[in-house]
Amino acid sequence: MTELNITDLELISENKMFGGLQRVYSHPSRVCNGPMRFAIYLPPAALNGNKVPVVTYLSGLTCTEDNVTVKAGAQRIASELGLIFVAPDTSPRNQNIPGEDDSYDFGSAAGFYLDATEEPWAGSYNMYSYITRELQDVLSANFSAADMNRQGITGHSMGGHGALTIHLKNPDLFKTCSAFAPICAPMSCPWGEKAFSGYLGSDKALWENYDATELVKKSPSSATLLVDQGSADTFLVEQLKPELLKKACETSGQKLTLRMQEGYDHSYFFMATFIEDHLRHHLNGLS
Ligand SMILES: N[C@@H](CCC(=O)N[C@@H](CS)C(=O)NCC(=O)O)C(=O)O
Repeated sequence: MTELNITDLELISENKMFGGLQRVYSHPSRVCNGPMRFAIYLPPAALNGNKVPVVTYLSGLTCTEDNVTVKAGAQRIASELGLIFVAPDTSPRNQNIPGEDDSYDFGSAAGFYLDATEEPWAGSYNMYSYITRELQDVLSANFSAADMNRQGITGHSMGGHGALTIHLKNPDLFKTCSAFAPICAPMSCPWGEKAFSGYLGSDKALWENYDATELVKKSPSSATLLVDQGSADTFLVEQLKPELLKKACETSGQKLTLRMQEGYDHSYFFMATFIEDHLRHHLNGLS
């Protein structure tokens, strides 16, 4: 039997864009039990022999690596600033788990950036380990231009929750953090309650380990978190709850720039509007 090599990449697509290259790859994943895809934009600086910072963008419910790649317009800014922009898929796929494709907010495309402890999810729904370990190995083995000591993390909605929690638990790996309309307190909203009880079971101590508001209270980072939230986002009140994150940051001394953006909704028109600010925030923190 041939050994599974997680760093073996298959190129799915390549397109020149703003002088750089937009690529999509697939590779075998051990922690997600099957092939995983990610998109990566290599700016001109990365193609000219320089080492450049890396920003990873975690997408939200229903997304693949494709949504942000085609809708947010990140590449124009990443090209100008000299940033590698990585966009992984949002969950394992095709695990043959009963019900995995039945709802938009659990299972496929809803991995919630945690390591599941409950069966039948535990063998594959390990997006936390995927982002913090396997994808790291894949990037450092294949992209010599990626400066793995200068990495930031951002994301949207479920991916904003992923970015905040992964940064707070790994501040030396992902030194900068921002989020668009993040699920700020998943223990206290329907999306989070459904995902955490399904993937983690009933032990709320385990849940706290993946809740940005709880993590900020216990272990604030020295970075300034940049969070943008649209005031016309239909998920704001029931699911996102930035006021809980804000209060926890005030209590613990976590630096937070929370910007309520008047009239913006939950869609990629919102990310496209503010992605430049976020990428500049990361570059500033990583320079
Ligand atoms: N389908 C869900 C909402 C899903 C949703 O808004 N997904 C966001 C992330 S949480 C997204 O980015 N969708 C993909 C897109 O807009 O390209 C609903 O209608 O309630």
